[in-house]
Amino acid sequence: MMDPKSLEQLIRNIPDYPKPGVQFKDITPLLADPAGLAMAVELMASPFRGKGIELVCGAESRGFIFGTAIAQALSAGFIPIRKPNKLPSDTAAITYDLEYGTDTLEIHKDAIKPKQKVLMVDDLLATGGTMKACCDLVDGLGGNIAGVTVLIELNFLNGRNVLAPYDNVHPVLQY
Ligand SMILES: O=P(O)(O)OC[C@H]1O[C@H](OP(=O)(O)OP(=O)(O)O)[C@H](O)[C@@H]1O
Ligand SMILES: Nc1ncnc2[nH]cnc12
Repeated sequence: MMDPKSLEQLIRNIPDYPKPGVQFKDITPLLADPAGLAMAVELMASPFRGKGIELVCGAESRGFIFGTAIAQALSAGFIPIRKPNKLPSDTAAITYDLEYGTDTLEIHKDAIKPKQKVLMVDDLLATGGTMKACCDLVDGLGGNIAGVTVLIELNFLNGRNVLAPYDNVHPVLQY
């Protein structure tokens, strides 16, 4: 079994992408590494094994990669949260603030039944804006958010403060 520390070596730092001052955490080397990918999925899923998770929910695009794998690992279903006008049936939408401007995410209204136990997944927690919007969508449908699991948390951006009251947050790696 791989040491969680060695996962860090599979994450490539790209300075000044997509704009000056940003240290972009590129997960593509990790995704390409069979042992690294398996370890990442296992470390993200394991805190929630045996906790009765019924659904895993992740946002387009990188949330889909880990979300479906974690859903399988937990014998749960997967619910996609998508960029606007991609989901074909009735949707609930949320618009949230970005550094400059706003963004919108959508979920199928019938994707979650009230009280269903949901695990929220993404690759990375930065400002927390994306994850907060996803949690609010699931909450709005009556889902019971059991926790949030991410591969990477950028601590200095204080995304957890934005996420409160969804405070059961499990990062594998922190920067
Ligand atoms: O905490 P935040 O400041 O909201 O940032 C984190 C989000 O940013 C990235 O997605 P991005 O919007 O780049 O889309 P992608 O998954 O399609 O690459 C990442 O996958 C998270 O979803
Ligand atoms: N620094 C960063 N690296 C990778 N993905 C991100 N999404 C938001 N901030 C990011």
